Amino acid sequence: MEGSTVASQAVSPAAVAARAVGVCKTYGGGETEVAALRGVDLDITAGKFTAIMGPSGSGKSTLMHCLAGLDTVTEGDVFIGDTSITGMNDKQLTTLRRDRIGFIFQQFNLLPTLTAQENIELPLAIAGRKPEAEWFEQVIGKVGLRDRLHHRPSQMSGGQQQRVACARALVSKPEIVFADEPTGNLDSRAGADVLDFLRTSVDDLGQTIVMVTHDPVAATYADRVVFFADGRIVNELEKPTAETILDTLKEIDRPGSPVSAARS
Ligand SMILES: Nc1ncnc2c1ncn2[C@@H]1O[C@H](COP(=O)(O)OP(=O)(O)OP(=O)(O)O)[C@@H](O)[C@H]1O
Repeated sequence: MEGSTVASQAVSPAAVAARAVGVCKTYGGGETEVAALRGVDLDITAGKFTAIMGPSGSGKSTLMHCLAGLDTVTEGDVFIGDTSITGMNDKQLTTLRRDRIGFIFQQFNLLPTLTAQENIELPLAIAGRKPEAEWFEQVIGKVGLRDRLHHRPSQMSGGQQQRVACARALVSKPEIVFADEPTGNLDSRAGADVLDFLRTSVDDLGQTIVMVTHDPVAATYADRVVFFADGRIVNELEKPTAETILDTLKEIDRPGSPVSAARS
């Protein structure tokens, strides 16, 4: 019954690592109220690299913070895997973030007095755990840091520091990694090294990455780009190229386009 196996594989839905269902997020109240997200439905496929793009203030970081349990939603539901995190209290969210999610920020956020290896192991050490030796070796090998493990951040370039931060995010084998402008502070070459590593972590290590970026070149490393404008998803691309990304961004900015009409 080989044929039916193939057929059932073809129709089985891909696993969802994170999901937003009808998510609205409002900051403030009264005259200062800001609707940062206005009804966002999004599935993040497991084992894929998803980029989130859009103009400044369109809600990219707010969505990422809501998906990652760093902020709460005003309306709707957020899931990590099959777990609804919407009603979780602070303690539950802290445990969820520690055990199931990896974070990479624009600022590398390394502790200056610790070596690269100590920085990488710190989140696990705080949780009273040790890295799995084989996984640690794989991550260190892929990120190209083997000869830097005993250096402190001040002895490393910005690109190397960000790669330490990437290894720190991955060392706990998280279900999903959220990266907020991970190449925003790097020159293009160091940025490419970080993006190569993120791509490799998906292709070779089976990780799931969600990355917010303003950089169309960075977004070409993703399998899929989701575009935001004014708190809504207005477009998306599979297998993006720099050209299709730039065209889509231009369309979002074009006055009178269907997309910009949807924004008003
Ligand atoms: N803590 C907050 N309090 C009040 N308003 C906020 C807060 N965080 C975000 N906002 C507002 O929500 C909207 C969406 O912001 P968000 O940071 O998600 O956008 P973004 O697309 O990530 O922008 P950028 O690309 O500039 O980082 C903006 O109007 C912003 O001013």
